[in-house]
Amino acid sequence: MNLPAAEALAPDTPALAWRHGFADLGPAFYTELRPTPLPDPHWVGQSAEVAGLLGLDGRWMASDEALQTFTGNAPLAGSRPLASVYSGHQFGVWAGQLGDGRAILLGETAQGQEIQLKGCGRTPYSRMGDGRAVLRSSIREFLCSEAMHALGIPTTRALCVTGSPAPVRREEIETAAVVTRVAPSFIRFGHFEHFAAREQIDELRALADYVIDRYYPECRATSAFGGNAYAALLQAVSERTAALLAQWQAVGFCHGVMNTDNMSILGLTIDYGPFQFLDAFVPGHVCNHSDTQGRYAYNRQPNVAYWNLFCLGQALLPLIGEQEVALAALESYKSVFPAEFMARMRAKLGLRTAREGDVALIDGVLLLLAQGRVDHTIFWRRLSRAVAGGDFTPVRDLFLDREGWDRWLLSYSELLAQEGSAQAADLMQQTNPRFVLRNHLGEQAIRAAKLGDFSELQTLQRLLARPFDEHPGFDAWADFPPDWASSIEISCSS
Ligand SMILES: Nc1ncnc2c1ncn2[C@@H]1O[C@H](COP(=O)(O)OP(=O)(O)OP(=O)(O)O)[C@@H](O)[C@H]1O
Ligand SMILES: [Mg+2]
Repeated sequence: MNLPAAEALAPDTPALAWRHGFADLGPAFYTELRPTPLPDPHWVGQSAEVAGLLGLDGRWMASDEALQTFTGNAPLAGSRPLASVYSGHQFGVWAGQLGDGRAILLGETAQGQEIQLKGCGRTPYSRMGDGRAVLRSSIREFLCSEAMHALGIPTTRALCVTGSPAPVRREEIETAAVVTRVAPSFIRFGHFEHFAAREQIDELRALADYVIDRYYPECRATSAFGGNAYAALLQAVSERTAALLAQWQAVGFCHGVMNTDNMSILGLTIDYGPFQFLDAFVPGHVCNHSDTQGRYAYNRQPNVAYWNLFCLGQALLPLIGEQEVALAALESYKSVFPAEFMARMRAKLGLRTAREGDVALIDGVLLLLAQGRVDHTIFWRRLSRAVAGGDFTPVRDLFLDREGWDRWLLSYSELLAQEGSAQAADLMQQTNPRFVLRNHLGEQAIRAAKLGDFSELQTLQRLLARPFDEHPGFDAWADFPPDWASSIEISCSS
């Protein structure tokens, strides 16, 4: 039998069609450079869905060429790698110039998706850093990006993670990894702050015009703010950010490092570092071990986002002109965030109709959860099941203040009767996830992956891709965190 030549079996190198919108802004915005290779790469994880989004063939994604490409060891044909410059406020303090210190943008596909490698070596913006990311943090970023997408929360996506035995020094010696991220744009508030701080007004305007024309074209046509497109941009970003924060708060997501350089101009969740999904509902919870002041505590996130938008407003001021106009553009955050938050919380309760007593009802249940340090995800899921089946005992069991719970349930039951429990339960099952990426679940996948076993990572990936499904047989992944979970320390070290 004649076997085909090996070349005939080799999958084709993808002929991605590129456009280079960001690169076309010109060299003031970035430095062109190549990723620094890593030795002996291996696959850690891949998202078939993101590969499909990019039009990358599954066979090619299994090839050594793809492995080398997404480790930064081989160029992707037609790409134009670059690291962008930005600045920002970190922990409330102006940090000056930052930039992609370990991320390199390969370019933008014709469908409008930028592809970026994170952890692929030093750039002119690395400062004291080594340009690398460790396996641990890369797995967390990969899993969480895709988990957030499946939850319906705007986010950067992740195509894959590759690992290498190359040592990387953090608190201890770890190994290197590269995450391939995908998003329509990786532009941050900090990009605008950079050019504003340097009084490079032409570049500031070019950047704002680019963002408006590409991502917010409706801002050109607006009659609001006397037709001021830059004010309209600020308002649109404020509203998207408000909607994003409402989703974070409703699902119990703590970002951990809400610096202005980690705020996406598209209102996406970006930079999965010391993030955490709440276990117990502790409003003041601080997930980042390095955040000693608690600046980015869970319950402070909505205010921090507004503070960050204020920084963006200040950066856009030379384009907007009048300070009052910039302040007016920021105003809608104050109404959009509560409205979006209420809408999300109503959906968590299965209520489709807004009513006057909603705020008291929602505040009431959140207070009970906080007083009892009740597990956030389990509470909402048990409540969904109770509404579907009529037995509220498993929910009641979560509380110490049973009388308080009974009182609250009484007023909630009246609304349920009005809306119809079956209909409410349907909405709740699609709103309250059974599976979120809790710290200890990520940790288990990381520990196994460090030993070369990626099965736990794949299991998690599968569960988190459909977080609202029951997944019979996987109860342990939806259970309370084990005692050791509280000893996991997640810091900025990544
Ligand atoms: N190991 C590193 N080497 C070089 N630069 C780094 C390193 N870690 C962080 N930086 C840079 O420090 C700044 C702040 O880091 P931060 O942790 O917010 O971002 P990040 O996790 O590297 O990346 P991103 O925001 O792109 O997800 C950024 O400019 C980042 O590129
Ligand atoms: Mg960052």
